[in-house]
Amino acid sequence: MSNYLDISKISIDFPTPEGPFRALDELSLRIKKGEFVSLIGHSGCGKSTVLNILAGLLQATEGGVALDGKEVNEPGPDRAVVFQNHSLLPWLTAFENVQLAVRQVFRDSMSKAEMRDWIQQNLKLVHMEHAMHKRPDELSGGMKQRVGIARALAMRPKVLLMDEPFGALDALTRAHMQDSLMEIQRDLNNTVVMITHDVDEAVLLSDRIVMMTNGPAATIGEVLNIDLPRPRNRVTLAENSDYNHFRQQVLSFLYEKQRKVVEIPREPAVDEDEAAPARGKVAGLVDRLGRRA
Ligand SMILES: Nc1ncnc2c1ncn2[C@@H]1O[C@H](COP(=O)(O)OP(=O)(O)OP(=O)(O)O)[C@@H](O)[C@H]1O
Repeated sequence: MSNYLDISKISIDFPTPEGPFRALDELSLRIKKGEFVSLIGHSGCGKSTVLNILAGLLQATEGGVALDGKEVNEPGPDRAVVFQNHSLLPWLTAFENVQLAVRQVFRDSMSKAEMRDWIQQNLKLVHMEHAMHKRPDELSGGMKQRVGIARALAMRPKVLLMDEPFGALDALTRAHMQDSLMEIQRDLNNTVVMITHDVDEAVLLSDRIVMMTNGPAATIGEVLNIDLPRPRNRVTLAENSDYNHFRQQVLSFLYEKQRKVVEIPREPAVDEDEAAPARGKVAGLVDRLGRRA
């Protein structure tokens, strides 16, 4: 496997009224074709910024990105993005939503009949062929997200970029979607970069977990190779000592090495002594949640 997606020393400064804000600092990562990489890190560390640079929606201030030897400067169909909130057009059916993307990419290379077959094939891949003529408001959250994934896959992108794709789903639907994604990944061998806040999800799905330091000037803290055999089964993995070791390493990075102190906004009118217990309580809660995760 050769390097496919090359992220080379990217830094980004956002303009703010107080001057430039350096969100990312010299972040480098090489991803191989067919690799599944998760980005994990505390809220606000810069995960979406990295993904937006890969998508070509944002430009790095310094450094750059190359995909299959070609510099990434703007959005393109070789990089499909799946967001948390399945951005389907509400007035179009599931079929028509996928069709829109397919037309954009294959207008000149597929006949109408080929396009129809291709759309159906991709909806079938995410187990949505039975509901392909329904509109988004007739679909559940998980079904909408399946259509979003079918739409992205149907573009046959070189890289699938996923920004917390299952973050808005209930735990059971989320587990089904993770299993579907592993199945698709096994069949298609996509190159995937996925943002997640879920440690179990990251370990279950990834070949590598990239753990980011807290911002500002965030970068990569550690990279964990998840060399668990595939296909992976969540039930048997729960008892697997390697799985638990990987999980532990991510938790330790997030809640010990990069432990985030959550500040409580100060109310100037409140007496210092009155505010102190409340601040202590929330800080303790955040700490406990962190240790329990
Ligand atoms: N357009 C912008 N202008 C100024 N600052 C920005 C802009 N976009 C992002 N930032 C800042 O850059 C940092 C990284 O933001 P980003 O959204 O990438 O974080 P994240 O890790 O994806 O967060 P979350 O997990 O909460 O989605 C944050 O401090 C954010 O406030």
